[in-house]
Amino acid sequence: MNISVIGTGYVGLVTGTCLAETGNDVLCIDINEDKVKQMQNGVVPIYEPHLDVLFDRNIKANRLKFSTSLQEGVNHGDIIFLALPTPEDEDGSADLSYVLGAAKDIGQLINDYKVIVDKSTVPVGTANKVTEVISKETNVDFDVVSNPEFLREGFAVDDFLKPERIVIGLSSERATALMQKLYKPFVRSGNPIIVMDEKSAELTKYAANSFLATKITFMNEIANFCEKVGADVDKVRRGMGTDSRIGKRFLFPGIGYGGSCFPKDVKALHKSGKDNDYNFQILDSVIQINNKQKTILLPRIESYFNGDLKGKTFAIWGLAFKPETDDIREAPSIYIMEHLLKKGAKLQVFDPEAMPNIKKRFGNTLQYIDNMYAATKQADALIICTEWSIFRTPDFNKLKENMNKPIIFDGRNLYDLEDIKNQGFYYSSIGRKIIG
Ligand SMILES: NC(=O)C1=CN([C@@H]2O[C@H](COP(=O)(O)OP(=O)(O)OC[C@H]3O[C@@H](n4cnc5c(N)ncnc54)[C@H](O)[C@@H]3O)[C@@H](O)[C@H]2O)C=CC1
Ligand SMILES: O=C(O)[C@H]1O[C@H](OP(=O)(O)OP(=O)(O)OC[C@H]2O[C@@H](n3ccc(=O)[nH]c3=O)[C@H](O)[C@@H]2O)[C@H](O)[C@@H](O)[C@@H]1O
Repeated sequence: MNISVIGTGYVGLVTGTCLAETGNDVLCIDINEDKVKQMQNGVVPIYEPHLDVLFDRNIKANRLKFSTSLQEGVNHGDIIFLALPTPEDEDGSADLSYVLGAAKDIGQLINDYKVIVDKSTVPVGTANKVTEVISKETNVDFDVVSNPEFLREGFAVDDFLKPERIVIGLSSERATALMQKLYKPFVRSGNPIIVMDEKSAELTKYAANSFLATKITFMNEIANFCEKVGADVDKVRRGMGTDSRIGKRFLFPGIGYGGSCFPKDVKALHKSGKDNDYNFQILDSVIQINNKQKTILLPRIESYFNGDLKGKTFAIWGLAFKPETDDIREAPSIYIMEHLLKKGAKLQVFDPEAMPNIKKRFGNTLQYIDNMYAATKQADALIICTEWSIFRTPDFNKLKENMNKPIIFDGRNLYDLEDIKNQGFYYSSIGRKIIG
């Protein structure tokens, strides 16, 4: 099939590449000329594991192409995916200007039947809005489909190729047949394509993300309570997670959820509630607790250094909002670093992939070090913000040699308490007793 994807970010580029991988002829459109040039030159503009292999293969097979021209995109695709940003607006709602703007432009450009697919995360009722906007511009027949995406950054290719489910919201038989045909290769394992109405599909996405954010937040509260009563959250987590009704995943406490989606999606669902005369009390709490959790290490660090951080040197390991991505949107590291800089601290930072993005935001206020050990030289403490695998089994002797004092504030509970005690570190983590 001929497919167009409008917007080539984490979702659009993965969608386009994976759809090319199953034999479709895909044209990806982006407004960003530099990005399109990069892709036309065979360069993947984001860090996403395993994407490069598929990207190369499908470009070489002539199944994956790039352009800045929306007209070309509209001419090319029988199905046109909108994988555009839906960032948080000032009032917490999802900003639909990208999606509705593209819909209007598409309405002016179509001249035969198209299926327009909302892949972006959009509030209930958006498929109707997209339909209205396009209808104002054209008399040509078209259908709008809501097809939310559930991929995770860092695992995006695998999640797209082997989805646990595909959700499709639509009301047209013609579009249903096309969407079923497109996704058939991805559900060979027996995982379902769940077909429903547009509004239910739109809400499914927000419900899933908000539920996961709530699950994490609940564990963060349990962790905070563990510290008050001397329990160990790792043990509690294992004890709870083995109940299959609860499940082992997404129970890891830490310095809050970040990323381009959970924070904005929880707020957008909360705002949708308000707009529809419904008060999502649980989401109100989740938002507030998570805001606090992002900076939960700061009072501990300040108190350890008697409130005086001026001139202190901190090594920061992990800047991305989670491992295996270069994405720093709403990363807890940002909040921690901004505060420490304000207090006059010097920061030596390291991340395997996210340093260029952090540099765009922080400029020369940070010392960017391209080696995790070098970042700890003469540091008064090490602060861990992201659980990259390479941080899990460091050479503790090297750390002790490098650092002024062996002190670790760990926002991701990477180390075993007994091990770290034997190594002679002062160690403060989340929901466990302080060592040292
Ligand atoms: N990042 C993720 O893991 C996931 C994101 N989503 C949702 O998917 C949507 C897209 O998210 P991301 O891919 O992360 O966004 P992104 O910010 O990484 O990429 C968006 C792309 O759209 C391009 N763009 C903006 N305006 C355009 C226009 N008028 N025409 C053509 N291109 C345009 C930008 O240049 C950029 O390349 C959002 O609604 C997000 O909530 C859903 C599931 C997972
Ligand atoms: O809509 C989206 O954009 C995507 O949002 C999340 O994916 P992602 O943001 O890539 O990353 P996650 O692995 O879900 O992690 C999100 C945040 O929660 C935190 N987290 C996750 C799990 C956990 O147990 N504890 C925890 O603190 C992570 O550190 C990270 O900051 C969802 O998992 C995807 O299904 C969804 O498609």
